[in-house]
Amino acid sequence: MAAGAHIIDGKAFAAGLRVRIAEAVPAFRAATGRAPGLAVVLVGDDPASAVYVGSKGKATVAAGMESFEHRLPADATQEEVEALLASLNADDAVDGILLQLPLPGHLDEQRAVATIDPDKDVDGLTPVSAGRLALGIAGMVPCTPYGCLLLLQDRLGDLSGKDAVVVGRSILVGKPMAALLLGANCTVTVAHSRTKDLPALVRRADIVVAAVGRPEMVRGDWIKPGAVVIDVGINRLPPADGAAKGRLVGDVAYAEAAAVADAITPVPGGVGPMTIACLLRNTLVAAHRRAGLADPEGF
Ligand SMILES: Nc1nc2c(c(=O)[nH]1)N[C@@H](CN(C=O)c1ccc(C(=O)N[C@@H](CCC(=O)O)C(=O)O)cc1)CN2
Repeated sequence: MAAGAHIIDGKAFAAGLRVRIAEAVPAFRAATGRAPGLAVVLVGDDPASAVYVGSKGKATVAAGMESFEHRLPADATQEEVEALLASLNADDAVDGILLQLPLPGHLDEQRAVATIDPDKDVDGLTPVSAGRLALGIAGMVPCTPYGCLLLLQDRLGDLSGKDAVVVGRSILVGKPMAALLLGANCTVTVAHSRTKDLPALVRRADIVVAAVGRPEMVRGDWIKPGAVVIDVGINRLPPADGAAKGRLVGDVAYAEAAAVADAITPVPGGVGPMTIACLLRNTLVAAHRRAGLADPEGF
């Protein structure tokens, strides 16, 4: 790796954000007599999802907020999932609702997510939240892309006029990331599996956000010298040499890209930890809005 490339420490940034969120909770408690509440719903027994849900619960409690965890079996029906979400919509102690994804294959994710009250949609995934983001109206912003934006602004300051390429067009990351970068006055291109000459396109970018879910797909010679590279991918490689687990890698060939980039997020320890910190941030914001208070400052 070239000396020069700055490694963006998402873990440290997220830890700092979580401290500031925890410091803001007592003022909310004093104003309302209660703590902000986050409900997380897990359907089925996907091991990675169970770990993420456990981490979210612990982080919520550590921030001084109320955590409500709901688990439904893998064979839960669409109606059961939607009935649980509707009951959380009606629960005044709940400011934020997150439905952990992916859902088991027989369930319709988009229909289930659309059941969530947009004012409690701390994952920013309902059609109303997506519409507000597209229109530039205050609302809830999906956690991972918001975390990427914070890391980019921390590194680059004003993003105005930067050429940004987002590789991937998922509802969870690619599409909202593009909307956020556009909102920050970048010139944004969204690339996907049908994009022609992807390496040439990425080579033009000042900012590259890789969110395709394909291990090390973005190569070092695709990166413009001095670009900032945000790697959203979290891919586990097959175990090597009798190891129990394979290595985690991103969607970017890290060592190659770090040799030319101005700055790059590592995997792990880059974007991943920002997801949970931004979920807490969104819960704090949702709680303030639901209580009729001004948005907390500095988030
Ligand atoms: N409803 C949602 N579902 C999912 C989301 C989401 O934002 N909303 N995102 C992902 C999973 N996710 C949170 O849910 C998540 C993924 C990764 C991390 C993280 O901190 N990763 C670490 C590495 C962890 C490891 O060692 O395996 C890192 O990158 O450093 C946090 C949260 C899908 N589902």
